[in-house]
Amino acid sequence: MDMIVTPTPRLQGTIGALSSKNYTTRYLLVAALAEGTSTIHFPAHSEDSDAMRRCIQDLGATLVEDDQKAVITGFGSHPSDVKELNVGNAGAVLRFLMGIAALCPDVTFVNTYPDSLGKRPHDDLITALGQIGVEVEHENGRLPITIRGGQAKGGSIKVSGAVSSQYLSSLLFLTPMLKEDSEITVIDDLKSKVVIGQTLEVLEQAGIVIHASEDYMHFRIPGNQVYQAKTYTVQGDYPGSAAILAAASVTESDVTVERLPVKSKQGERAVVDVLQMMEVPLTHENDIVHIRGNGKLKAVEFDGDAATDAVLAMVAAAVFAEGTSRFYNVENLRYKECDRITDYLNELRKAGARVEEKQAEIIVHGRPEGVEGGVEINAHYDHRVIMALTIVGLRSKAPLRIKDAHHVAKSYPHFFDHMKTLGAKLEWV
Ligand SMILES: O=C(O)C1=C[C@@H](OP(=O)(O)O)[C@@H](O)[C@H](O)C1
Ligand SMILES: C=C(OP(=O)(O)O)C(=O)O
Repeated sequence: MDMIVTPTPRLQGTIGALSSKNYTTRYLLVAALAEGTSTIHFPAHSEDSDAMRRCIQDLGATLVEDDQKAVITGFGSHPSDVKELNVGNAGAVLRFLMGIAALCPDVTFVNTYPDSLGKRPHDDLITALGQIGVEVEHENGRLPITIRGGQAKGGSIKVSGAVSSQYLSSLLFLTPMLKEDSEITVIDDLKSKVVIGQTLEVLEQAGIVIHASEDYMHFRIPGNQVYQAKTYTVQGDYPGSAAILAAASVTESDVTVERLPVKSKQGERAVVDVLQMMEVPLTHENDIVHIRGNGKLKAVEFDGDAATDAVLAMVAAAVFAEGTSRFYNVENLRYKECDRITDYLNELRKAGARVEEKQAEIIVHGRPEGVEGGVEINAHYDHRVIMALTIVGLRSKAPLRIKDAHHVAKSYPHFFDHMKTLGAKLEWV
């Protein structure tokens, strides 16, 4: 389905932030790995979190859910002998479960999104798993992937973090359950380093001990550990909310987003600071962000790796800023649902934005006067491209038609409902 975004000069209202995708996938996983029954309050509901729900059940967890909570009885370190898992288009879910599949005799991850997740690389994780005796069959590092585990004992692992932090997270979830102690050294670089903080926070909550160096490049993991059944509460999601906050910043607005903790390990929390640097009038108190936008923004320079999933929304805001903005250290955006540099900038250019790319950088020459719009946007199966182009459509001169905008449901199925609540003129066709 396509979405027509009609220029909307004013947004007003209050919404509750969606629940965090990254915390939900992690809590579902550690609950499944526990022996006993865990409760997760306010888990996210989206295609990605549903993919984790589906797969942990296939692996033997039981899940009972109502409006407010998910109650999960785990399979501990003994997953069912499942033959096939379908993670949909969820990169983190795939990578985390590739690690856990090392406990299964023979499981194949199928390729249901050949033009999105099907193109993303997993070589660095495959290499790392090989070092602890896990046999992996794959198509040039891509899906479909078959993992023949059962033999993994732990030991010394070197993993590259140059493409994604998810490979390291995957090993951090797996290694505590192995018979022997493990040592993980991150080689090359570690992108999205802040996300590792969320992994370690959740592991600690689940009773797992990991000795991490301060720079997260070296880890000692005692083996034979048991995940404990616990009660968790999921906080609001900054990456998804970044799109709402950016939309409020490019319009005349009076918008409040609740449930965004002032203190959070989510790197995308930085969107609040970046919008403040752009001189957007906002306050952030008691976990509530309140924007009284006047449509005026100043250009900004930002190390995007600190807030990887909010960069596209910030770039969309910068499209209307006075001056030239620069988002650097963002090469790994190229390895997400689409190439979030080349593909995204092509769509922005179609809409009339003035943007340039380097291998690891997005440069935006702001157009405070607005952009032309009046074109069809290819969503490239990417929820964050869809949200970002919606922001741009609000301040285009003519409507934008975003093709296949239903893919927004990967992380934020209620995004368009929330935008309509705030007054955005949107129509599904
Ligand atoms: O660990 C996670 O849950 C995630 C890590 C990040 O990926 P990279 O480490 O590949 O940047 C992020 O973009 C993704 O949405 C979720
Ligand atoms: C990149 C993302 O997710 P994943 O890597 O889990 O597919 C995202 O949510 O923007």
